[in-house]
Amino acid sequence: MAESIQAPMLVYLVTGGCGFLGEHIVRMLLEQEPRLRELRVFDLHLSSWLEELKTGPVQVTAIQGDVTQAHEVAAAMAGTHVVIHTAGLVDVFGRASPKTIHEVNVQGTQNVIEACVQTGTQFLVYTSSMEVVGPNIKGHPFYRGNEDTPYEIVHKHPYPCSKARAEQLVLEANGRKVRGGLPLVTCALRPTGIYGEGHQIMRDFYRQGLRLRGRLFRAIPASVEHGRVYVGNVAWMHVLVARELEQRAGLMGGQVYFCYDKSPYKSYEDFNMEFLGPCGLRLVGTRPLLPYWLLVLLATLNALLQWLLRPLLLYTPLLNPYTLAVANTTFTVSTNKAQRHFGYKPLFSWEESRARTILWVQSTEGSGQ
Ligand SMILES: NC(=O)C1=CN([C@@H]2O[C@H](COP(=O)(O)OP(=O)(O)OC[C@H]3O[C@@H](n4cnc5c(N)ncnc54)[C@H](O)[C@@H]3O)[C@@H](O)[C@H]2O)C=CC1
Ligand SMILES: C[C@@H](CO)CCC[C@@H](C)[C@H]1CC[C@H]2[C@@H]3[C@H](O)CC4=CC(=O)CC[C@]4(C)[C@H]3CC[C@]12C
Repeated sequence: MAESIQAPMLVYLVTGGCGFLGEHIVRMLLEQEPRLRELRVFDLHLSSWLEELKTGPVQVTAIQGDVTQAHEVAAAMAGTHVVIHTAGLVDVFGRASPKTIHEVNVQGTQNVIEACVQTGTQFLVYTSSMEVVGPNIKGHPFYRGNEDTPYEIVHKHPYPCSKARAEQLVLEANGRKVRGGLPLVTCALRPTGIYGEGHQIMRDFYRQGLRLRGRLFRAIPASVEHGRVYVGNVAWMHVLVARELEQRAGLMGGQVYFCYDKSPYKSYEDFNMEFLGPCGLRLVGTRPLLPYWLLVLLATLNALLQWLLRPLLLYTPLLNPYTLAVANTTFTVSTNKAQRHFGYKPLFSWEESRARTILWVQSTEGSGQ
């Protein structure tokens, strides 16, 4: 993408552009990509906030579509230079069937790749996940690991299985010839647990705390560390990768990058308290209030109930054997690969990320957001 002093000329497409992360990517592109002529936002469900973006200098085109439908993806992608593929089914609670998760995350990604080839879109940035690596079901800690740290990857759950397969497809597609004969350049970003404005699980914990008269109860030992990353920095890394892929295709093509920033390493619950604390909640207990074996029993009971009730209703509690294992296993990333390869530095400091998230949590109170 040669630097241009003339009219902006690039056409980008963001799949899943109305989701939690997708919205931040869309807004970040409009702020930080001066060469943008048109931004296509492709999502199964279009959001009303898209309307307000249509009055700016960049043409914003909302496309209601389904990544599992190859023809819809190809039609939306015709004439685009870059696709940021963020659409996905994020489900570790049993809300969707394994088949649906596979269709959206794996078949959907295959459709995006084939559409690149068919339409001549040369640059593909894929939102993968740390879950592609772990935590594994054996509970092995991944402590301050980087992209090259050896780790026993063992997947059973449909979500990480689907993200791992989709990431593999994206990386294998690097170098394929697209329409016009140029090689496809692909790259995958692996965020750790994302937080920030729009994070639904954070909002749910907040509401639960309000219901429990300002209290949440510790279930996970404070010593279990989780890597978390602010959504604005994840969006920024996507924008930067998309911008640099052409100039650094040889270095970045076919690569994976953990998505990181300077958010502190803490347990899942202690990290959430960084935001929920200033909103008036308190975490009760310096140690877990229930013994671990009891949590395992409750999680197993939840899984059993989910299975038994499935013909009648969807029972999808937060606690299940998988979420308990993830929450209870240290998984932290320490790397500078993105900085070395394409000059990534977090755009938002920890203080700013924290302040923005607190403001958002406060604004959700009683707002029905
Ligand atoms: N939330 C997190 O902590 C993390 C998320 N990720 C990945 O980031 C991506 C975005 O996740 P979130 O923003 O958290 O989820 P989200 O559920 O808020 O956003 C996903 C978007 O994809 C859209 N979508 C789902 N199925 C679709 C389909 N068949 N066709 C078209 N659009 C479809 C949804 O409507 C939604 O707008 C996902 O690929 C996820 O795997 C990776 C690491 C961590
Ligand atoms: C035991 C409960 C007591 O309070 C806490 C349960 C918390 C869990 C619901 C979350 C703990 C870790 C989260 C996951 C992690 O951040 C990694 C993820 C990456 C993704 O790509 C998708 C989301 C998730 C799997 C995330 C989901 C929620 C947790 C399991």
